[in-house]
Amino acid sequence: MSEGQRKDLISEAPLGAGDGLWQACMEQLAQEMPEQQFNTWIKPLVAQVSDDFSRVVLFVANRFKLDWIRAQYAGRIAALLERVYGQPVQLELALAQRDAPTRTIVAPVVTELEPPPETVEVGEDPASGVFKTRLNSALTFDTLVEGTANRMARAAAMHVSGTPGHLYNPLFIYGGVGLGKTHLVHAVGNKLLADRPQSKVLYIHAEQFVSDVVKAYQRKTFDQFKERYHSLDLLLIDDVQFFANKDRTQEEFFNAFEALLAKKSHIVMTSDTYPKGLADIHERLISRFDSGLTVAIEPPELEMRVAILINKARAESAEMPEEVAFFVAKNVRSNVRELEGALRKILAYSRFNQKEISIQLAREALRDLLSIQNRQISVENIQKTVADYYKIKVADMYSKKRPASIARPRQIAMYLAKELTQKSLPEIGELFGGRDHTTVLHAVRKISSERQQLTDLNQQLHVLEQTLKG
Ligand SMILES: Nc1ncnc2c1ncn2[C@@H]1O[C@H](COP(=O)(O)OP(=O)(O)OP(=O)(O)O)[C@@H](O)[C@H]1O
Repeated sequence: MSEGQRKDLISEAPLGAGDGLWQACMEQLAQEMPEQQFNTWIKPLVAQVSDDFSRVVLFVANRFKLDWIRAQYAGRIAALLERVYGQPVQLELALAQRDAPTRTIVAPVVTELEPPPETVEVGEDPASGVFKTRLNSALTFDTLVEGTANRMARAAAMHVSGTPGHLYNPLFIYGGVGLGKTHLVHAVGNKLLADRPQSKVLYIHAEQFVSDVVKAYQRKTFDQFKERYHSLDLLLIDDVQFFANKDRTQEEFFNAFEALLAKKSHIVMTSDTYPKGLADIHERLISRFDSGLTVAIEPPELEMRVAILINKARAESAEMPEEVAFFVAKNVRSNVRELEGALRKILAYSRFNQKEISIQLAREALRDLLSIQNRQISVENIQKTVADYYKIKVADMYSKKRPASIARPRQIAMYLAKELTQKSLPEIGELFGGRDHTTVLHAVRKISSERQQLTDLNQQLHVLEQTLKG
């Protein structure tokens, strides 16, 4: 935020202006964090900002969440508040109780990352004995806009949710990032549960499955593990490309797969590529993945992007005029997640400045994004800038050398190439000395996840991004 905007915030909107400060932070965090993390941890926070903006209290639903947010996000939020406001801001976390909230002063310490308890237990909730589905009830067929890009996948998913265990088993959905695969599998689970509440449905990310296998192995609890997974009516498993090179996991998944199919339970899987394109996964699994129905989700076409924007704005109780939606949809083409990011920026900008949504406002709100497109940052430019910054040779960007002092800047350059250009993963791989797209994908995921945890890296990436954007 510019100095001018900060002053506007303070002078023009004394009542509730603190909302603007928090809103601006949220918007920034939404851009920087994986969406699921943002939705789980940041979005539900309620902020109370003191009149002079020197203190911000964030109210958190329970003690567990409070501890987790303090450990993982508080330092980052405090730094961001300070950056947005331009002066130090004291951040406090408090339990959201109606009477006398328990307040704790936040020490901005980032501790070693361990999975929050919420994502550790699978299946049964030990406290209540209730079966946990891990479904996000907001991700339904109703909220999933249909278009040419997802018509077939959506129809197949609908069919499965209506009559599971019959046709299209397993259903294998693949496509690029942010195209709605996760949304679609949750929709299948939610619909089945709405129709047949007794069904045992589980949504799980492949990485979580891996960690469940590891835990069962360490604790010698394979019987329980099997009992849980093999008793499901519907298993929804996201991003199975993460099984690559995990032999033990692949074996256990194979067993679960066979057991579930034998009892006519349904399996729906997602991946970033079609089964035969999966690297380092056993052939017998790949052939099984492909034995039901395999469908792709493509990037959304213009009309679909427009519809998504209008729908999502409405869900946020905002009206986005069609001409504005067209303007945004024409400029943000890659995937739905980016479309959502653009929408969030526009809504925040409109609320923050108390202005109606118009093309002019969208242009201002998306200034950075549009200027990136106009300036057409090239992969070559990224490679040169990153090589200069880390003091390595540009040629090392294409070389096969592997020492960390070279491999890491190369991964950072790949990440920036994905973030700042419209190039596809294979195209980027080609420009980095003919590397495979999975190598690029690995680099992008690695850097993007480490960026959430390592302040230094985040800082370096900011500098590089600013340099490249000019
Ligand atoms: N057709 C659609 N209609 C409405 N919202 C959509 C649609 N497609 C995707 N979205 C939304 O876009 C966001 C990204 O989608 P989702 O997380 O399902 O993508 P994904 O394909 O699983 O991506 P990744 O591989 O990165 O996990 C979600 O908020 C989702 O609700």
